[in-house]
Amino acid sequence: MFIKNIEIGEIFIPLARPFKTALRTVNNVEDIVIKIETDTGLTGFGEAPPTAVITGDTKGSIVTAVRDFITPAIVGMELDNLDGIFRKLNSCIVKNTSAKAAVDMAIYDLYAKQHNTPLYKLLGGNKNLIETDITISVNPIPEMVADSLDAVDHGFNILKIKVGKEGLKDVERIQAIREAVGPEIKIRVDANQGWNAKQSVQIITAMEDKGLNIELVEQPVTAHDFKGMQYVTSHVTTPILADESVFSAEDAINLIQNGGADLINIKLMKTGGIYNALKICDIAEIYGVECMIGCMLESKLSVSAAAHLAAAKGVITKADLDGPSLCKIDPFTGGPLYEENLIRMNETPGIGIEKVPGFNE
Ligand SMILES: C[C@H](N)C(=O)N[C@@H](CCC(=O)O)C(=O)O
Ligand SMILES: [Mg+2]
Repeated sequence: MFIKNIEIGEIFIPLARPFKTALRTVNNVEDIVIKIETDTGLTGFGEAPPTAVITGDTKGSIVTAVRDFITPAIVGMELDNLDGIFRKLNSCIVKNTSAKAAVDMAIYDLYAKQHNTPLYKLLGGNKNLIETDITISVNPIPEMVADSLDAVDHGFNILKIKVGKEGLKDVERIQAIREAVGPEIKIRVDANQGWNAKQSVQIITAMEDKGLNIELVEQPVTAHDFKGMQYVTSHVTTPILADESVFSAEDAINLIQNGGADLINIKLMKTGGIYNALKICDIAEIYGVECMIGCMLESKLSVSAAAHLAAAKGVITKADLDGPSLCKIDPFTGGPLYEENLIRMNETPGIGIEKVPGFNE
């Protein structure tokens, strides 16, 4: 069975509410989707969001990378030569990790379908239920408190609070939310690179002194500031999670060996897909570091690919896979079940998504 062609489409899904971080505000999911077909008619699907402020990828660059570089490199290759396909995918163009991720997940989708197995079982089959957090956008404090209470009402036990735009005021934000939701709810804080190293230590220490019981703080400083990550990690007791600082296996090794983080957030859109994400899982396992699986502003297709990886690997102990919960509608058929805070894997072969809008059957 060989790869016959790659079709490119686009999806548009309005968000239930604007998504706001220290880096950007977004109102809709507007992602590139791809369909890979084999000579036997088997199809695999993938999705790539244009998260320009984090990965550098735009809709135009994703389409160009898939159409002009990846397609000529892998069309005609035998699906059984999985390793050869991924080596070609990763060497035919540098960077462009979101385009690579879309193609990588479609190949894994096909491979698992060919073997009539759900992808998570093929990759390791560690668990079939995942608990995700939900993101609370950065807004005025009363709005964030109301959003947090609403999320808890809807069954979420873990909140990921976006901060990083107003320095020390973030302590008030988290204090107000903690007082409103009570002690049982887990609170994660994501600064999206919004603080500097000294400011981070001041803010996180203030949260510790107030007993706000923060589970972890994600990416306090600029992505390339590995020394800053190391400074923060060594000066606070709250665990520090590296997100934008870790795209590749090399980043993970550098950061871990230099004490630049306690935890690593793996996202398929940063690694270029599951093939490279598995390398980070192995590195983390070797060093005894736990991982979170995260997502960009993505819909159910690519988030489900990430869910399969999370379900497969024991080293992935935390999930930020709330993309589908942030969308107003679910335009897909099939896939894992999203039940508020729980993602339940099922027995459908591949990733499980059976119909993707924009492609004819
Ligand atoms: C959507 C997810 N909860 C999230 O916050 N992901 C990113 C930001 C993604 C984006 O801007 O699209 C993160 O920083 O963890
Ligand atoms: Mg983050």
